[in-house]
Amino acid sequence: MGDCETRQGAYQDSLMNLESLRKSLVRQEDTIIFSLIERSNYPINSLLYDRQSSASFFHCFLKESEAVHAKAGRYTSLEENAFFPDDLPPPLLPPPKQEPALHPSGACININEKILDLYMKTLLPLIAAKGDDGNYAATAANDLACLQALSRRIHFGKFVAEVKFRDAPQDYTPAIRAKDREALMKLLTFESVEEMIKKRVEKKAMVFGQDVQLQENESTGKYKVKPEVVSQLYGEWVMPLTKIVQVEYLLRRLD
Ligand SMILES: C=C(O[C@@H]1C=C(C(=O)O)C=C[C@H]1O)C(=O)O
Repeated sequence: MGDCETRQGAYQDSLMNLESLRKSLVRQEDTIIFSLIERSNYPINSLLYDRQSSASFFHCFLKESEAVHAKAGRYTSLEENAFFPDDLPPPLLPPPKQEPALHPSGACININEKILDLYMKTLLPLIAAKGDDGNYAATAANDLACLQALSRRIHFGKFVAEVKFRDAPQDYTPAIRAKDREALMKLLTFESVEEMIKKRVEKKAMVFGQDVQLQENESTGKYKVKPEVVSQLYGEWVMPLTKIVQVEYLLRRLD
């Protein structure tokens, strides 16, 4: 059994219902949007990501940050997934005593490599201006915050899938046994929920990303991160990846 299969669940069973998980996803939207706004304060600063010898400075920053977080026990929680999960130091503090809320083989799913690649190649150029202002430390810290928030949200699909399975095992079991990804995707998709989320994150990006004026009706109409980019991010990337995590989790649910 791999390390990740023995991890504890930070999620209590009483919170394992679709309504409470969706509430958590709504709160995570705030964290994601604020982290994108913070990152957009800086230009791309590509020197951070240039490969020096084998790894970029940002690669080292991420890896070493995760080592510190691992010592504090971050990755003993099923809600957290490291970008560099191999060779992490053990936690120095005892893990929370809770029943694992996920099926052990699904708990190991980790699509952070894909998330990191999309963040670097697709998202950064959409939210950060071209150029270099030399603020590498702040830029790297903000990248870390964005990546952790996105990774947490996307891997939260494991909990959503678990609850959907528990609510209707009779619907999911045949598709799982047939390894029918398409059927699983159809079962777990709620298009109306997705449409609502896209509209809500766009609105949140408008509210969070405006300069607040003391006088009413003084809105400059300028936003720190383009609201349509946040909606696009959710529609084309965050929600599809969350659903991929859900499908992968369900495929292992009866192992
Ligand atoms: C997460 C869920 O499953 C699917 C994925 C969604 C998402 O990533 O936000 C939203 C609706 C569903 O199509 C859910 O049902 O809440």
